[in-house]
Formats: sequence, C-alpha cells, structure tokens
Amino acid sequence: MPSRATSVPSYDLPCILAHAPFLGAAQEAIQLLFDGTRTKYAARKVLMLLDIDDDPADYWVVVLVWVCDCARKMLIPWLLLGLAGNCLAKIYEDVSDLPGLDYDFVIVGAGAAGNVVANRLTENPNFSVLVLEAGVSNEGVIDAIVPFFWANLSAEPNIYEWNYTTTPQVGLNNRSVPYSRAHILGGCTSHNAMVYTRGSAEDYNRWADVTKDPGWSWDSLLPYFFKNEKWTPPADKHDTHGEFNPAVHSTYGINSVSLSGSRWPIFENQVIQTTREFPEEFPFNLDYNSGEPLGVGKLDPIYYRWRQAKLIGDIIPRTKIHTATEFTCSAARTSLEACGSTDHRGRRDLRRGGIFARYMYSVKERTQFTFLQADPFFTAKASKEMILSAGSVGTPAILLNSGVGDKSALTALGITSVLDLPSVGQNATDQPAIFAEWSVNSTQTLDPIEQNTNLLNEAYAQWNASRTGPFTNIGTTHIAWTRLDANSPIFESVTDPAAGPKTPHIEILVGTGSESGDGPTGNFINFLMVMLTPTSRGSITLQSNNPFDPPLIDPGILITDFDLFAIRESIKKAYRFVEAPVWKDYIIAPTVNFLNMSTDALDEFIRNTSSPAAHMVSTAAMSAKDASYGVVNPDLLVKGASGLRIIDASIIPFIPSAHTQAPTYVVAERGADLIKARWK
Ligand SMILES: Cc1cc2nc3c(=O)[nH]c(=O)nc-3n(C[C@H](O)[C@H](O)[C@H](O)COP(=O)(O)OP(=O)(O)OC[C@H]3O[C@@H](n4cnc5c(N)ncnc54)[C@H](O)[C@@H]3O)c2cc1C
Repeated sequence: MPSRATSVPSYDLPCILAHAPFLGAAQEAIQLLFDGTRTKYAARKVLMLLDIDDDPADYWVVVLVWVCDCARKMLIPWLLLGLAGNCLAKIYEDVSDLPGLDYDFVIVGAGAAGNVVANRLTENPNFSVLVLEAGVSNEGVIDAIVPFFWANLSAEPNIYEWNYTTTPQVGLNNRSVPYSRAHILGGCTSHNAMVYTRGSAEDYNRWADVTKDPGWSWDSLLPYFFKNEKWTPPADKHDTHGEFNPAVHSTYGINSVSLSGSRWPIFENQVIQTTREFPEEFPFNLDYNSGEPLGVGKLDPIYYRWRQAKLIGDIIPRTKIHTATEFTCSAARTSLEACGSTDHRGRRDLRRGGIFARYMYSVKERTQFTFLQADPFFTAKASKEMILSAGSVGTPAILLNSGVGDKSALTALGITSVLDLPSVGQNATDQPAIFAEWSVNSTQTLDPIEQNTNLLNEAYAQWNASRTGPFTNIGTTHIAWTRLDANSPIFESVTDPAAGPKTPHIEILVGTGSESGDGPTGNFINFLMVMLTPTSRGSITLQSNNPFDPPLIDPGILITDFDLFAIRESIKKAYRFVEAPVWKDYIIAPTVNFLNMSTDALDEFIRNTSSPAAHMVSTAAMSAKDASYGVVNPDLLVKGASGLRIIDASIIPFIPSAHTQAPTYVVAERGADLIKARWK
C-alpha cells in the first residue's frame, strides 16, 4: 500500500463539514436554495466556491445568502437548527468540559453501531445522550478519509488502533496474529475496507428463528437497511446501468453507499466475460445485496470514506448529544487504584487521557458508567438506559471487567461477580481469509501507481482536487459469492453450516494490483478468499483483574475440519475462476502455485498465511428470551440486568455470509427503534 500522507489538505471540506454543525446546516440551506434537490453535491460545490470554512466570519456569508432569499422559508429551520446545534452539541476531548454527567442515555463506543444509535435517539429532542469513545478524533486523519489509504491505519501499531494481538491460534500453526480494532471516532468504519454487503435473506431468517423474534427476519429488517442507506452516485459519475439494482437500495438514509468511483475496464471485462464463459459456476448477479447474493457482482456499493465522517455530522446538528473522545474506556469493578497508570501493551500511554469505565450494575442506583480521564474519576449516569456499543471485543471486555460473565471464571481472576452470564465473551466467530495473486499481461492495474511515486502523487492530487480517480476506491472491483459443491465429502460428516441453500460458503474478492502493494515491478491481480460460514468458535476472556490489561482475543480460526476443507476449496474455486478461456492470454503465472501442492502442503500454507477477516461477531449473542444461553434477549436488553442494552456486532447470533458493517448498521437501526418504543 502507499506510504502514509502526513498532512491534511486545508481544503478538505467534507471533513470540516463533518465537524462543523453550523456549516452542516448551511450546507442544507444552500442546497435548498440553489439546487432544490436533496443531493448535497451541489451544496458542497457552492461552499467550496464561497471558500467557506469553519471560521466564524464565514458564517456571515451564509447569513447573507439567507437574507437574499427569505422567501425560501425552508431555510429558517435549518439555520436555527444549525445555530442550536452549534450551541448545544459538541465533541469534547476533556471530560471536565462536559456540561454535565447526567443523561437519559449513555452509550459506550462511537463506532458503526454507537453512532447510529446516538443519531436515532437524538431525533427525539427530549432525549439527552452522551457517547463515550475511547479513541481519538477522526478529524483530519487522512488515512481514514482517503479510501485508497484504508489499510494504513491497521497496518502497524498506531494511536488509531487498539493494537491487539490474538492468542496463539492452533489453526494457524500457533501463530499470534494482529487483531485490528479501531481506536478512533467512527470505530472500525473509520479504517475498514468499506465493502457494503448485507448477506443472504436466509442469514437473517435464521436470526429470527433462533431468537423466536420475527422482527429479526430479512423482510422485517429490509426497511432498516433502507432507512440506513443513502445511495449516492459514484465519484466518476459513470453510467451505472447494469451494475446494481436500484430497487434494493434506498436514497434517503444516513450512510452513503455507492459504486466504485474509478474503473479498470480491461480487468472488469475479464471478470464479466468469466460469468459468460462459466455461467453455471459463476453466474452474473446484478446485485448481491438483494438477499440472494450467489453469483458475481460489481463491488457495489462501496462507502465513500469521506462521507462516513458525515455520520458524526448528522449527529451533531441535533441537540443534546455529547460525544466525549480520547478516553480509554475499560471496566473497573472496585477501586480507583486498579486504574493505576498502566500503559497499553507499551504502545499507548493511557495517562494521557483515558476513560477507565465500569458499568455499575445496580438496581438501587440509576445505571451508570464510571470512567477515568487522566486522574479524575467520573461517573456518567443514565436515567433511562446504558448502551454498550464497544464492539465484539470491547463490549464483552467491559462486561467481564464489570463482573458480568461466567461467575467461576471471574471469581478465579479475583473479580466479584455481579451477574452470572456464562455466554459473555463466548461464541466468538470470525471468517478466515487468504490471498492468491497472479502476474498479468496488462499494464492497466493498480501496481504502477504503487510503484511510481509520481503516479502516486498524481492520483493523490486528483483526489484532493476533485475527489475522483483511483484513490476513491480500494483495488477490488467485483465479488464472487459461491457455495461448496453439494456432493462435497465434508457433508458426509458435517451438517451444512450455511443458513440455507441460497447462502454462499465462499466469497472471492477480485481486484487489480499486488495484494502486498510493494512489488518493485510487474502487474498483478489479487483475489481474497473469505470463508463465510465457519464452524470454529473462539472467545474473548480476561487475562487478569487489571482492566487496563488487553483482553485475550481468540477468534478461533481454522479449528475445525470443515473450516480447513472450505478454505481449501475456496482456493480451488479461485483458480477455477481464472481457468475461464478469457484469462488465457491475460494471466502470466500465479505468484504461488497452490495447484502444484499436495493437500498436506496446501494445508500447511493455509495455516501459515491465513488470517481472520476482522469480522468478529457473537461475543454477546442474542438468543430467545427463554434460552438458557446467550447474553441479550431479542430486544437487546442484557439478560438478568436492568437498564443495560447491547447494540453492536457482538449481539449477532450467527455470522452473516457478508462483511459485517451493514449487518451492524441494521442491528443499530432496529435497536434504536426498540429503545424509542420503550421510552416514547
Ligand atoms: C480492518 C477491518 C476491515 C474491515 N472491513 C470491512 C468492510 O470492508 N466491510 C464491512 O462491512 N465490514 C468491515 N469490517 C468490520 C466492520 O467494520 C465491523 O463489523 C463494524 O465496525 C462493527 O461495528 P461495532 O459498532 O460493533 O464496533 P466498532 O465499529 O469497532 O466500534 C466500537 C467502538 O467502541 C470503542 N470502544 C471499544 N472499547 C471501548 C471502551 N472500553 N470504552 C470506550 N469506547 C470503546 C472503539 O474504540 C470503537 O470506536 C472491517 C473491520 C476491520 C477491523
């Protein structure tokens, strides 16, 4: 991948907008004035032309615009809302600046789920909401803004990462591998690959079955996908006919979703021609987000990274939401001494500013989180509910540190149990992934940009100037979703773990460029094979009673025979894909020839090179209300607790055949509605 940029261009308008509530309102105002449509593109251009930034003097320009067109009565509420938002809502980096510590709702974790929940709750102007985020602000973090730079933030230890490492993985020849979790506003949405996939309808119908709540079925959740998604034209404005099905997307949500904004026509034609030459094995699928993903479809949609930050912007203009960042939130059970000044694996100094939080599970007191920033110890109270949205690693870690989990395991660590819930941290599920790549007979790949500094700078300049070009994307152009052969020998001993016959076992992300991005010369294509339906399970547990110690992360990769078989088959499927005649003159050679390997050698290679896809779910899984296992009920309230809900990827009962951001959004959208219904 390209080297990391160090400075933020001063004209990074969307980023400014994301953090300037007044400008957010002004943007809406100008949009209504000049454009008359709900597309924000025109408004952004106007703001750019007027050179408006968050300098207070520039507000007068917007006021002037407003005065000039008083007839547009629609402006008034937007401007008032913007002004109100400016006065009442803010991101705080010092907890002592917060206007108070008593709220209706306190949310821990400003990631995919937490931000959506905060956004939705603050639609009710009577609700006050505090979001506690351990990570630093995402403002101006160029690697979180430019899609092409996405991998930089998780490539090596840095302040935007929790810098976790897994326990030694038996299935990976006892390797401990990095386990990426974002430590930044936006959570993993700020550093992930932006691939938008929902999974199959059968995935969600299984959630409904296992929880006995039809509200979690595909049909019930589709309106929530729509409520969340805002379909947006691709950056290059290309004709998207035949690349997606508008009927299964929405234009009125809060998270922008789009198609890739730059093209690799030669490579893309290769892929589409494969669907014609191998229509049985790799049929074309117009839109794999329809609930029936099997087949090959355009990488669509993909998030506009710089618009993801807008999510925060959408929150801020609403009143009474306070987002506190740059704290390190963990759980404490007893006393302040436990906080100490321990650093985090020697990589980050918590004393700089950390939340040290505990969920006070008490029926007598109002529910509360106690947290630390630097030395003072603060207590945030929620008169209505505490909501854990700290993700599949953070949420169980907070629960366990608060004494909510398996009683005997906690007692053994010297942690007083307050609620015996053995499923906390168990059932961790992630998808193993492995790369393959081929050198190719084409210069139209991503490699020249990565190999040549001038081209890299040109691409960056293009992105800065117009938000177009190769930096609008990751290198992947399509995804092939496929199943294991029905007569595979593994099914003689293992029940098919897929949610149904229309659910894929295997995902192949196909893209241009060398995976490592650091080949000195040559042109490559790369395929990433993800095994979507693992039967292996891991866990999140604690190593000590010191809440500053990182949790033990065991994603349980490739433990079972099924998982090893399926990832082996995924490689064979990938090689089969490039056996289509169209690849004959295009491909030169694989960089590693898996097909020449014996099964044992292939297994060894797999165990030495696979890694988790970082899609962990199920560590605080939802189950039916009367189930003897699970952590939350179908309404996402913690079993046996009061006033505590979990809304994030950890509650997902079975991993969907998908990347997990869109599924987490849909959990958050429904979760927010469940809360609103309770407190209306
Ligand atoms: C490298 C990477 C690439 C990925 N690529 C994709 C992709 O392309 N497409 C896709 O769909 N999914 C992808 N995912 C997965 C997706 O990002 C996650 O499933 C999703 O973000 C989960 O949302 P969440 O709200 O549960 O948790 P997160 O988004 O992780 O948010 C949790 C937040 O809680 C905060 N937090 C944690 N502990 C504490 C604490 N103790 N106190 C206070 N705050 C705390 C964290 O700092 C974080 O901001 C990727 C994930 C990673 C790591």
